[in-house]
Amino acid sequence: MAITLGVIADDFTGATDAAGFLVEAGLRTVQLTGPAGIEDLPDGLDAEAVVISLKTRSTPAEQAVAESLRALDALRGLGAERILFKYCSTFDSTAAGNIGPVTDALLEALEEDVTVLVPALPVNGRTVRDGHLSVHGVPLHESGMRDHPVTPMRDSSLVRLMEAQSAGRAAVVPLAAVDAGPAAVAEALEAAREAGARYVAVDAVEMRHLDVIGEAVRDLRLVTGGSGIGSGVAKAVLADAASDGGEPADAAAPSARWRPAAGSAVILSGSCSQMTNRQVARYGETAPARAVDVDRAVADAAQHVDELVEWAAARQAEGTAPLIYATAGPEEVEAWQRRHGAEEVSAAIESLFGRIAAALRDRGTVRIVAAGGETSGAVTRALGLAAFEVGPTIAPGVPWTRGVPDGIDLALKSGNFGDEDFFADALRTPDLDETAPRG
Ligand SMILES: Nc1ncnc2c1ncn2[C@@H]1O[C@H](COP(=O)(O)OP(=O)(O)OP(=O)(O)O)[C@@H](O)[C@H]1O
Ligand SMILES: O=C(O)[C@@H](O)C(=O)CO
Repeated sequence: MAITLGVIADDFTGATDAAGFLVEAGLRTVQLTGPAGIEDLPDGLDAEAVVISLKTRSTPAEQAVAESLRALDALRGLGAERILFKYCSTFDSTAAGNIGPVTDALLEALEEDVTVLVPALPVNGRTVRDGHLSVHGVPLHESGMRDHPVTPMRDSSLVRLMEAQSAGRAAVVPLAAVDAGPAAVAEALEAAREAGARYVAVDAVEMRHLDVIGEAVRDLRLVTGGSGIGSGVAKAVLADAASDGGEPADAAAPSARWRPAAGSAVILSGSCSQMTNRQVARYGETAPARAVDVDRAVADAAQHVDELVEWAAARQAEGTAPLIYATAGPEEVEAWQRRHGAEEVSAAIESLFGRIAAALRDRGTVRIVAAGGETSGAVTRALGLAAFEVGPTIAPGVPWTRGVPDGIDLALKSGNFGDEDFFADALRTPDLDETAPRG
């Protein structure tokens, strides 16, 4: 298997988000839960892009760098010529910031001296204008990200955020250049590089801007940003392949080839984003929903897991898809963090969800919807899945994925993605596959 594009994603929902956009653009894509997953790939699995999910968004810079470099080695081992470092469309990482250090390490390893910063994902309301990131028109530092339990964001300027956490200087390519087309962007990038910039934030307020940027950065071996620029890069890669006489984009992309399995399902929600709070409230109006007891998740996890698993299995036996959630509003989250310590409470809840997922899988659950990047990372790792195929999209940035060769189906939802009815929509996927592998 020789791939063209390698993606290093700093969390699991971010990885499926990126993989979904690559598939939609037409690239055959496989997602791995870490660099070691490569060893477990079945023979003959064909892919043009490989996305490696890490869980480094909230880890210290040193660890994020080491893991990202390991992922880079694995991707280069598969032949990847182009690398996308995928971080969140809200540009969040640790308080000290690890996007800068990881970008610096990747630039050095790839012997490059400049890259772009393109977090924009307009289809989900993330836009960048004059180098400032907004979420649905609200500056990042005034959006729900201000109160994120793990990675709160208190600035919206990509230049300030990046310079504070990296070794070099940052610059901006404004919207006017993007509107003028790929050649203008490439020219502005080169001018910024000559003026000493190492990271260039490129404005984008519509999805079509990401296609322009994708074309403009053809010669960069390293691109950084959200899933939207992944789509732009994928389209440019395919256009290059076509002009070299390669095959056109795969018309029967994986999203058209398989459907999620029919059978028992569960929703596990550890995201505390504003949207997830609304989704949890909405789903609970018509379906069984049970809150995690956070004190017990910290102090009495084994027994609490057993209780929650019994409860969920009983609801599944009644023919419903239960929701188990730790999702809470900012004041409640803050209160739990004061009581138990922020890292302790996050780790306890993540571990609880991982154990619940594994136990329910063992009892026949075939579909899991997980909300939250950290939560999804914990669930995926607890299930011991090394690789996924990417399937049909439920909402922008959230595809179904299936463990390969015959694993469980997972929908890993980024905190703020999907609309209020997302959970019901995910489970109602109109034509579930009655013959698909079970668990
Ligand atoms: N009630 C709670 N109190 C404190 N922390 C919580 C609570 N519920 C969940 N958490 C923790 O908050 C974190 C939420 O992060 P997660 O990445 O899962 O969601 P998110 O940030 O909304 O999603 P994304 O990263 O995809 O945007 C997790 O570490 C989770 O364990
Ligand atoms: O880019 C995004 O917003 C998402 O893919 C994500 O990374 C949230 O965890």
